[in-house]
Amino acid sequence: MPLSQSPVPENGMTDRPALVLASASPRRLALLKQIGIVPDDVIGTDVDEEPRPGELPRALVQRLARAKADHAAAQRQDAALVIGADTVVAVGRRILPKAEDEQTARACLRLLSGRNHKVLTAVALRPTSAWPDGVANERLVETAVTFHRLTDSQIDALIANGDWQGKAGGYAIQGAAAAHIRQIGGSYSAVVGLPLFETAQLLRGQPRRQGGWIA
Ligand SMILES: Cc1cn([C@H]2C[C@H](O)[C@@H](COP(=O)(O)OP(=O)(O)OP(=O)(O)O)O2)c(=O)[nH]c1=O
Repeated sequence: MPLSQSPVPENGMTDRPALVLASASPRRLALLKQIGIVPDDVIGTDVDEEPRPGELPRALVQRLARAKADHAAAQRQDAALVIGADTVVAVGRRILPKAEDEQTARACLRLLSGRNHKVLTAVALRPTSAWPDGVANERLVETAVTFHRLTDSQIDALIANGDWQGKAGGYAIQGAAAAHIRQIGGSYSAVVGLPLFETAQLLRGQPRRQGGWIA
């Protein structure tokens, strides 16, 4: 057997729990792939993302990341580790919506123009009940983003290209909006939807079987 190959038990299964991404976001899947992680399964969740009355951005994003992970974990009977994440854009205590129409996206861009804002991304790991050794853990990553002042025609162009669709705060840093972002302080991957360093740290903190998910 080559040295690099892990021994496979007689039943042909490795004893590494399944890794499940609780997200319908193609970006989170692509981000995991960027660091060499391909989940065994992807489960989209239908969690109500509406903030509760008076709920602050940090509390909301953590609650939603946990809810997505818990929701997917409840659907698995096998030993698995579930990753849930959520991203929220906030100006002070104000939580911006996830843009689902042009009007909302335009209002977000007007508000963000010439200002600093925060992008909060929470990632929550939840083992299923069939994997009692797994560790439930989570991280919250805060990134400061500064837009320069946007002209009306710049806003029009950002609306026309459609990058805003389904994005927190109505923009995508990985899209044309990057031409208007003066500075970020924090984690670029967290703004796109999953903080890769912190996610890798959480995976490294799991009990290691068959070498774990990441070096
Ligand atoms: C600010 C910003 C957000 N986003 C994305 C990240 C998230 O996918 C999305 C915010 O919505 P989320 O509710 O966090 O995620 P989602 O609806 O895309 O997927 P799921 O709930 O199934 O996991 O906005 C970008 O892609 N680029 C950006 O610059």
